[in-house]
Amino acid sequence: MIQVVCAVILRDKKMLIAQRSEKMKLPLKWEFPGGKLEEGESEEQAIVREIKEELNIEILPVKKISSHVHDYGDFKINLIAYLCDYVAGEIKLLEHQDYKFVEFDKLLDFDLADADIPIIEKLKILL
Ligand SMILES: Nc1nc2c([nH]c(=O)n2[C@H]2C[C@H](O)[C@@H](COP(=O)(O)OP(=O)(O)OP(=O)(O)O)O2)c(=O)[nH]1
Repeated sequence: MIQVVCAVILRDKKMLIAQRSEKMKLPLKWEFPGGKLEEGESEEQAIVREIKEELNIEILPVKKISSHVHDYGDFKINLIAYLCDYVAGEIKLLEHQDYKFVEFDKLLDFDLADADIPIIEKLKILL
């Protein structure tokens, strides 16, 4: 099972979602950006590293939202989500093909990765 951390990055009450490129797994799906946890890293360290690598920005993890297993059939992930503040930097798309800041009520209008749906359920309670 792959351990994946992802960030729900808040700015002006909107949340950042990013669209996976055609070359990535789950092509063109929207997601909360992040990636695989590496050995020896804390979840917070991994999320800060991944967001710098993928979007060129600094974030601050504020609160763990959820952790749950999702089975895509050919692979299985444990998706760990953190609510994060946007700290600094200008967004550059280094891996994804697009991004948007979206109000909570609009998140489900996007074709999100299946594993991300439970995160939105949890967010509803937190926000
Ligand atoms: N980052 C991220 N991955 C997600 C989400 N939902 C979801 O199902 N996934 C899946 C897609 C990928 O199969 C896996 C994460 O892999 P990744 O490709 O983003 O991670 P990575 O950058 O560390 O991977 P790699 O290309 O270096 O191998 O988890 C999500 O919200 N964020």
